Amino acid sequence: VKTIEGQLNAQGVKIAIVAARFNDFIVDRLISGATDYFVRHGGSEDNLTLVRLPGAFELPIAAQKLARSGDYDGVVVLGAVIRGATPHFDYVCNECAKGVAQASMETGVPMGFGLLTCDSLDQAIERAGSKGGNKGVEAASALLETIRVLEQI
Ligand SMILES: O=c1[nH]c(NC[C@H](O)[C@H](O)[C@H](O)CO)c([N+](=O)[O-])c(=O)[nH]1
Repeated sequence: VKTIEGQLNAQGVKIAIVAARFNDFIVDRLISGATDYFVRHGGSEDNLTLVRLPGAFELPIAAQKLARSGDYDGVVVLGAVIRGATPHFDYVCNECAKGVAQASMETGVPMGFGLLTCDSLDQAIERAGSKGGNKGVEAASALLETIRVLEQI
């Protein structure tokens, strides 16, 4: 059986991070997590581009344009949507998820989906670097592994 798996080695990998400013108190922790993960797995800060957008709804269009540029091996998408704070929670989350998936498929560029969709600020805090882990780290790790798998196919 031939098995294709990705090594978590970021050397030479060029990624962009698109991150929402909305709930920046949370998103900032996701950015730190993703950046720290990338660098500690051999990535260079020179190969890391950070793009800030107003909110989750704007993330897909930026991810698409970065992917289309051909300058990046992958894109990490970071944001935090908190249900209690917004009446249109489902639309923002669904459109962001659909948009990122579409941008990734259309361009063939892998994207790590690090959008927190929480019912409360407490839940978001738990998943932004406390007892629930860090969604930014998870998204960066998933992206790196996928980049390494795709290059072998
Ligand atoms: O990233 C977020 N954007 C949110 N809304 C803004 C949206 O993403 C767009 O920026 C806005 O609709 C303008 O296009 C949020 N809420 O509405 O609560 C949220 O929790 N998180």
